[in-house]
Amino acid sequence: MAALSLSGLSKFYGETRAVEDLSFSVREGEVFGFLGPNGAGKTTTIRTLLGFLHPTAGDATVLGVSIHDRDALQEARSRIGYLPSDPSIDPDLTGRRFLDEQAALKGDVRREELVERFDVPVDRRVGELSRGNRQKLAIVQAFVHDPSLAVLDEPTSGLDPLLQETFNTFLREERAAGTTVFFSSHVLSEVRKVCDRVAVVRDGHLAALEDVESLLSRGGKRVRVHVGEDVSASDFDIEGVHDLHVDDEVRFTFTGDYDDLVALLSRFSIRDLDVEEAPLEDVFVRFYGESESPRTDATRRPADTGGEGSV
Ligand SMILES: Nc1ncnc2c1ncn2[C@@H]1O[C@H](COP(=O)(O)OP(=O)(O)OP(=O)(O)O)[C@@H](O)[C@H]1O
Repeated sequence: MAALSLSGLSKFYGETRAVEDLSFSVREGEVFGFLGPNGAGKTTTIRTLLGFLHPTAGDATVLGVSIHDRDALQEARSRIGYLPSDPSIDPDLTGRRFLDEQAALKGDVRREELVERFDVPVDRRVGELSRGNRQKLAIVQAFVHDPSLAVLDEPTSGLDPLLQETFNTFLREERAAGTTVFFSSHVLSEVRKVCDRVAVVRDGHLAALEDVESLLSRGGKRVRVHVGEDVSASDFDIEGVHDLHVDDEVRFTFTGDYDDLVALLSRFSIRDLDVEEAPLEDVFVRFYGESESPRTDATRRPADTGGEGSV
């Protein structure tokens, strides 16, 4: 049985299309990335899957339960951990009190272990916590009842790089323990570290569904190099060089063979060099063309939410 399965799922807010005709499945036990730029429709999809929004068309199953079956979905939520993109926790509660409330709703078999693991200052009021500490508390609540499916909406926002690494290690362990993780992000470099497969959503449509390695190999690297010699564009005319700019420094995206790149660079005296993953937007533009005209959040308004209770 798939942990999640979407079939022609669409959600419109009035005239505004958030997502349209999404179909894909997440296998049990995989860490699945749901990747897309801001406004692509990730949060809407997640909230529709969890029953907080009513789909405009299509169906989906979550742990085998149709999202149209409200009672069964409600029951299934006890096996789901949900981390919202913007967790709103009563600022007057201490972390401990908040977790007590969560425990009453869904249990807390993993509370001690997780509080210690993420080093959450549970005796302080939530309103006094830094963004990172609030996010750690929200992560703990998502896993506290040992769910079989974790649905995480931009889980690493607010975490510093060290904590992101802690979180990534934690996710890998969850996968080894058999938990299914559905993980939204707009950062390819983040998703690549933990996910097996990714669905790429763009302008509300599924643009790609592939394993991470294949997406990355097509994405390429962004190279910025400063050399001692005078150079021109023709010096960098090798296979795999795209979007070349030559001025004080040389910048390009590279999708070719790394040995060729190293051989090319070895001809110059390198003063400075940066090689980083191509940003997601570049990958999109190269493989899927320009985006439709961007929709602004000016169109965002409170709509038919079914109330975002704890899961
Ligand atoms: N309540 C709403 N009413 C009207 N339009 C909305 C509402 N919520 C979202 N939208 C619109 O639906 C589209 C998808 O938004 P959504 O928040 O699902 O995207 P996202 O991929 O999660 O974005 P982000 O990464 O910025 O959170 C956007 O155009 C957004 O403006």
